[in-house]
Amino acid sequence: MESFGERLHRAMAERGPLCVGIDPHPGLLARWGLPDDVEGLARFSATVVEALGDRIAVVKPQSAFFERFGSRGVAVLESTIRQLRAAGSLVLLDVKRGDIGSTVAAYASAYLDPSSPLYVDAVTASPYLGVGSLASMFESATAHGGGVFVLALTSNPEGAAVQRARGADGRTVAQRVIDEISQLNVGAQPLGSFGLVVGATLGDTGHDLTRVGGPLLAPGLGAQGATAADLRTVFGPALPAVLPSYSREVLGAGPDAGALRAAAERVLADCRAVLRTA
Ligand SMILES: O=c1ccn([C@@H]2O[C@H](COP(=O)(O)O)[C@@H](O)[C@H]2O)c(=O)[nH]1
Repeated sequence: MESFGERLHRAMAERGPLCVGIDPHPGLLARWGLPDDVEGLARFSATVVEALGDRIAVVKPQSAFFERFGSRGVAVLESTIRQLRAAGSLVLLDVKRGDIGSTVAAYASAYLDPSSPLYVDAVTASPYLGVGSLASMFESATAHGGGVFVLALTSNPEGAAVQRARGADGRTVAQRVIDEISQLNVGAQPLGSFGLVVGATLGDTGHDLTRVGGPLLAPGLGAQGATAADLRTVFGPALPAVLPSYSREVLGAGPDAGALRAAAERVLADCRAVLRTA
């Protein structure tokens, strides 16, 4: 079976290094002339799938915006995931799950087991109950060709107080997460299946990302203020592994499918210009 890392590497080569988020904020629904209800959610999501599903390497639905409508919102999420997979995008569900190990096993079944209605190619996970508590997700991902992106250095300013705290060995919490995830990718070629989330907003983080061996998801571009050029400073020699991620910057161009495609092509060109110099 092809691993997630192999599939992602191919998708980025064929479609370009870009992840676009589906984040149906109430303000975006209004801007698109849609009601702030399940119908609006479904039409918003279907429009993004139609515009981008057959051309963007990775699409990242943000689970929170579906969950806020309860079970009917989750049904739209399930259908959106199916549509995206049929269109050929890899689906990264941004759900940031984490818990004690026995509960993480249930999250692994929910998102990384092909028999689940919420099965996706990869998920985001939170390591703050210990990276080891996520073991079931790593095992399930390995068994089924999936991926896990673990939060390391998040794009929001509040993250630093926790992520940059130092332990007895002098390493930051984030560097420990980075080192533990790097271990999971040892020997994986051309790219490991275990990624990290590192915000594009952070400037030079002072962290070593060169030995991760897996993808580096970079949110924070566009609406949060970071530019493609900032990726150079944040990632330095680790740039070739970066998967830039935009949500509102692209979605704001909707609801016209052609305008959404043009916005995605524009940010992809910006990112390519930076990544090709790596
Ligand atoms: O550190 C992180 C981790 C995740 N995110 C998520 O990415 C998108 C960003 O949306 P924009 O509209 O491009 O700002 C959103 O779903 C966040 O929950 C992040 O921003 N930072």
